[in-house]
Amino acid sequence: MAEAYKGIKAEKKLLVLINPHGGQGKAKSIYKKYGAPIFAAAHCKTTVITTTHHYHAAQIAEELDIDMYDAIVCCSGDGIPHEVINGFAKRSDSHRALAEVSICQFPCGSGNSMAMSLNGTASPSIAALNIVKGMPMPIDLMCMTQGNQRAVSFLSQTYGLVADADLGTESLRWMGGTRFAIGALMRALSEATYPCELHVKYAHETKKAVSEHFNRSYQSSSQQNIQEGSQSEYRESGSLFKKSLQYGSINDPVPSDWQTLTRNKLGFFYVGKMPWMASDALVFPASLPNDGTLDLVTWDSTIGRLTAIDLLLKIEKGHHVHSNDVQYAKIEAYRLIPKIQDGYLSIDGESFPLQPFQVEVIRNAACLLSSTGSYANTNVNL
Ligand SMILES: Nc1ncnc2c1ncn2[C@@H]1O[C@H](COP(=O)(O)OP(=O)(O)OP(=O)(O)O)[C@@H](O)[C@H]1O
Repeated sequence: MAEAYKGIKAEKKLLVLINPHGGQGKAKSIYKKYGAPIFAAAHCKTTVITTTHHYHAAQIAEELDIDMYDAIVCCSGDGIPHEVINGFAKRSDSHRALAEVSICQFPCGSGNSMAMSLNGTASPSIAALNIVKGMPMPIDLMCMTQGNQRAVSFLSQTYGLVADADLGTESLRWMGGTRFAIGALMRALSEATYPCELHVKYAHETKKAVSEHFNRSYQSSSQQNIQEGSQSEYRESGSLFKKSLQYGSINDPVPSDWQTLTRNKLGFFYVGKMPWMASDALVFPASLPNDGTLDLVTWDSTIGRLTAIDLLLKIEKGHHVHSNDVQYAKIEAYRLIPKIQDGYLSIDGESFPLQPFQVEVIRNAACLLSSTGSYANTNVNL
């Protein structure tokens, strides 16, 4: 036993949250079949709660006795991890909650980005094994300000084609995953344009610089993450929701060392902090868990409808990044001011008002469970 769990916490105490609507209503049975037996065999102590309403998971996280658990297992898509992180972020001891209770996904939703990015597969059994045998791996979070509101994002922000294809097709939910493909295809065919003003604090501006950074950091950061575990850098006391931000909020002037880009012909805008945005969408192949940067992928609608469709098809394997029409950078913060009235803004797949917003990275602010200390190898050379 001691040999099998060298350096790893055995018999973890798990709070299991099941979204009964996740995975088209199958989350409960997926957990019973593939999750519960593995956790029982590993002598994990589980407390199971079925969520009863939107934002229930956030309320649970906000009120949780964090000393009772090593990890929260979200049997869901990406919506429940988003809620748990925001629930933790609101607490007055949010730094401790986020550093000491790992957030895990047992994939049961339509978007299973966290499990996919950690394990390279959306298999529930592999995710359960990784939870049993995983060590805390620090990850960066993103803090978003909009008006006087604040939200924490662990996965992505998107405006334009992807947000419209996802949130603008809710009425087609009966179609399952096909609705997103149809939504994206329709927008690419119509050469939909999403003008905006973008202010960016670059970390690595060109694909060459992104590639060099990734190749330098992937192996070394994995080893470091395994060694240091949950010794996260973000150790400030007080609530992450009240933390003073390095670059201020959307209501402050744009910092003078940021670059301003007027993107009147923007077609695609995606910022992410994990490589996979869905099991068939490797949008950010150079994403790293805690390098203090966000990955930014954009292209203009002027590339034409056929090129846009070709790029959308290539996203499955991450090969869109090879196109000269695609910009891929690593950034520390940005501000986006939309120049359209109607449309969608998606934060971790959740709908937010389409209004100006600003995002900055918060380094090493939360923990996932990983057995390798990094995300799955994406096998894409930029
Ligand atoms: N009992 C419930 N009733 C209604 N909504 C719920 C309930 N429990 C959770 N939710 C909401 O369901 C949403 C979807 O969560 P989930 O994490 O499963 O993401 P998803 O990938 O969008 O999943 P899917 O598309 O398969 O439903 C979240 O916004 C969450 O607040």
